[in-house]
Amino acid sequence: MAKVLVSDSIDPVGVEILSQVAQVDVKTGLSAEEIIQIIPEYDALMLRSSTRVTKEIVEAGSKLQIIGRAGVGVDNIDVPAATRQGIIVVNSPEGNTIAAAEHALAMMLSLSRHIPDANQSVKANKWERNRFIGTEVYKKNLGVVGLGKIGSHVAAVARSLGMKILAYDPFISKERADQLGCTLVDLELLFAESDFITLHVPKTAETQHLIGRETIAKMKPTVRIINCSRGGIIDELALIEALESGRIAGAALDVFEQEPLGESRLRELSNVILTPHLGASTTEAQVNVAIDVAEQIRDVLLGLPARSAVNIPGLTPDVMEKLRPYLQLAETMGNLVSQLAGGRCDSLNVRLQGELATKDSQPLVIAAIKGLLSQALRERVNYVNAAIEAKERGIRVIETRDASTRDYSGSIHLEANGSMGTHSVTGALLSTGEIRITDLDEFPINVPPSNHMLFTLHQDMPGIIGKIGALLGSFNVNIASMQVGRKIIRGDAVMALSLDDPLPEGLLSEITKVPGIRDAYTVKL
Ligand SMILES: NC(=O)c1ccc[n+]([C@@H]2O[C@H](COP(=O)([O-])OP(=O)(O)OC[C@H]3O[C@@H](n4cnc5c(N)ncnc54)[C@H](O)[C@@H]3O)[C@@H](O)[C@H]2O)c1
Ligand SMILES: O=C(O)CC[C@@H](O)C(=O)O
Repeated sequence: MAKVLVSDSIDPVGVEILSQVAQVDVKTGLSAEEIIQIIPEYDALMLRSSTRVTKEIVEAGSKLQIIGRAGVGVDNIDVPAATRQGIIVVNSPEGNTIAAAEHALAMMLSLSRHIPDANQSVKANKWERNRFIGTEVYKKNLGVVGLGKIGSHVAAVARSLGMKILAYDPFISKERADQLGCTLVDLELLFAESDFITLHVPKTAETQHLIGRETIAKMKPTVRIINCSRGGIIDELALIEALESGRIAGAALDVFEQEPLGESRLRELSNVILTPHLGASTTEAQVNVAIDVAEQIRDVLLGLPARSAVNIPGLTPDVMEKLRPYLQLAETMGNLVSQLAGGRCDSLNVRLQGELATKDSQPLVIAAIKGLLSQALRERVNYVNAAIEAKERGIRVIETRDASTRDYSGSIHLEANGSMGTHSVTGALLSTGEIRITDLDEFPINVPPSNHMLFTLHQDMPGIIGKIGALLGSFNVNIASMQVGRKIIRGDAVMALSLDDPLPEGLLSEITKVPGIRDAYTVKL
């Protein structure tokens, strides 16, 4: 039975789902060293934001197939290391959107009305009505940095509070911003005009210290900043200085450069509200993300695709549904052409034809590469690492698309150059979904792939088929089907044979000695 390690606390519903297919060990609070010790025995790892999945942990996870992040941000996982190891990384892109957006809004309102301090004051038996004069958010400018899932929900609710939304997001169109009732502006204007600024961007090289000394200098002295996205997007030292000097009015932070927050002057400031990374901490969100991620882990352990993999290019559920029958075709053709070309390929041309000549069909290129590398890497190559492995092996992959159709509505043509020269194959699907090899080295054929295959390039002349049949018979090899393809009578031709048995040693060289045979190849599919 598969084994799953759950290294942060997740909703029990997630454990229930995983238990349908695996032994589940919930072990929270482990150090990196402790995880490295035990991870080799696990097929899957599920976590939230407390576990840091380092390169060392990934590399120690020799059986790991999938790492599931019960939440959005995967910045606590070394995704490139996982990709290299062929480990799928999945997340829950939407499970905690509402929770995080509501937390940001709660932070904004708490800041504007001094709720945390007022609460403490009353609990300390005081009645300080004059000390806690607030500001209204009505008719104020809210600067939303990052108009994705969370940012858009914050914007929608804030609009209903009567706020004007200034949004900055270089990847969002003006039409989308208009739809959301937001004014798309540049960062300079957002910083200069906003009364509240809320951050909803991922942590990237571009967003690291997006708010720092220089940018704070451009803001209103009355501005209040809210960060419920990621620590490090605000330069904490610069923020502390601005809050201490009164350069800005306040800040509310749910995320920090170091988590848990260590020694910090932030704790001493009265114009700051701090929460311990609670954005996703609602009952509803925790159920959502646990179900979302546990289901994906369960599916992958059952050999099914994951719906929110962050490191498998283009394999969204819709695309997957459409391409599913062709993925096996592309992989089989890749495997076939690599064996014909003799392995050690330095180039692979992938031509997607007919209805496959669309942008969405990119996963078929990955499937073809996976097939091409499968002889060399066996189960080590998968949809996650195929492209990287090809690049590292110096295989040049060229994709072309040709929308014209011939006999089949969609077909895949591959040409590879390897130690045995350049060879090409074309494959298509029958309406029943069965695979057909329809072309070999530009010769038309029509054969199903089978476990043991023999291909010859020979001169089209009387008796040659009989000689090959007799030779195979003398070695007790049974022929399941046979086809010859040629372009002109008595010119060059190819023969494709499906065999019930593998070719015994020495037989291939006997075949190549038959007069008229120019070349012969055995293939195992
Ligand atoms: N505090 C929490 O507990 C909590 C919970 C959930 C999500 N988060 C974090 O909130 C953030 C937003 O999550 P989401 O689900 O809305 O993500 P999302 O991907 O839907 O939206 C992010 C948006 O940021 C934009 N963006 C990227 N780079 C940008 C840049 N340099 N400048 C401006 N915009 C940029 C993107 O175009 C996108 O629209 C993430 O960092 C996520 O990890 C935190
Ligand atoms: O697991 C959590 O509580 C935090 C999740 C949040 O930061 C996320 O990125 O989804």
